[in-house]
Amino acid sequence: MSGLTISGLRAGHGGAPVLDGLDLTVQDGTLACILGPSGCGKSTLLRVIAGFHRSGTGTVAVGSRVLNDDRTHVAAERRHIGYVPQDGALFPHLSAAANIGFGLPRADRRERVAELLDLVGLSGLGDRHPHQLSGGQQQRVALARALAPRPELLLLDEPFAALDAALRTEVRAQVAATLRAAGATAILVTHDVDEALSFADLIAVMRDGRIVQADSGHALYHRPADAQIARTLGEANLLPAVLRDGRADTALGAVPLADGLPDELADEAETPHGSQTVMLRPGQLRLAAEGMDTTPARILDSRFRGTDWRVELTLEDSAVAGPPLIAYVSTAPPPVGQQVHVGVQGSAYPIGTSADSADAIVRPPTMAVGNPVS
Ligand SMILES: Nc1ncnc2c1ncn2[C@@H]1O[C@H](COP(=O)(O)OP(=O)(O)OP(=O)(O)O)[C@@H](O)[C@H]1O
Repeated sequence: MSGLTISGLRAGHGGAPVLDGLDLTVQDGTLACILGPSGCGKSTLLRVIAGFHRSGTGTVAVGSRVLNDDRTHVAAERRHIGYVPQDGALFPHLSAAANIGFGLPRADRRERVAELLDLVGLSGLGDRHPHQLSGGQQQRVALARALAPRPELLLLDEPFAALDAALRTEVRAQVAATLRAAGATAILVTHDVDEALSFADLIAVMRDGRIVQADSGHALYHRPADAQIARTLGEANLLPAVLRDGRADTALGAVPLADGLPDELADEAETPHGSQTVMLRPGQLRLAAEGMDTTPARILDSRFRGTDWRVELTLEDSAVAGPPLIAYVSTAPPPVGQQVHVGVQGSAYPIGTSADSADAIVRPPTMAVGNPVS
């Protein structure tokens, strides 16, 4: 398999632009995921890569082979790219083995089909027709069929969407394991964050026809480039802060800044700088005994979620306005309405100016922004 390089890609439907100067690099052997809301252009991107849809401008290359640029458009059937659509699209009148072997050279067909049935965990079921297989088994046949001609790159367009929740988790894990065993370079399209986090080494977040951040799930979760990406990956407390001397002064007190900030933010950490927004994930807030590093708050709501409680809090300081803070805590919180003290664990990550995140907790201008609350 080979890596994928896309630069400056523009494409649309009729006159309407969908991809707007999109850049993306996926290294050889990487399981990548395109994560974005419905209608943002994920399928259009896959279809351009596969060669089913013509791009306006830009370059698509797999390894050193250019598939699209100003002068080139390699036909879909000559791209050596596998494509697994949402519904699997198996031939209903052919057995699983015949589906997998379809189009393979006769000489090594039998051997290759047996190898792939084994790879996707369906040895012994090759004679069954699609209607005799479960939804998850059908998806694995579709995956085997796409892998059979040894494509350089595999594209998966929401292939688990039709499966129920439990089966989706199981099939997704099996497919990821299969792709890793095959050393595949693959791109999965989804709007499901859990799916992206559990499947991919690289998650590319798509918005307005571009990739706005591409990184590991861990990096995206803890170091999102902006407030929207922060919320895409999960709930986030976004607080105005003054950054100085390696800390963020917030309504919850002084919180150490995360290591490895981008240069522009690292510089600001050395000098007082207003109007920044920092992110604290709900798991970083704890309900503590009153103390030096805690802030009084009141419980607005709490829900047991199986492994933890999700607690909504409002700060007791009436000069601090904004949406509730959210904490995930592992022990039963006090009842709604009771005063508690909130402490912060770990570090704060700056994600831009307050203007980027309108619903952050806002300190009215009369308050001294930046004084640690303790
Ligand atoms: N054949 C088409 N003709 C015209 N417009 C189209 C066509 N296919 C898609 N579009 C439009 O292009 C935009 C991007 O669609 P696309 O299917 O790529 O999005 P998506 O992110 O894959 O969505 P979803 O997650 O719902 O599948 C949408 O506004 C859609 O309405």
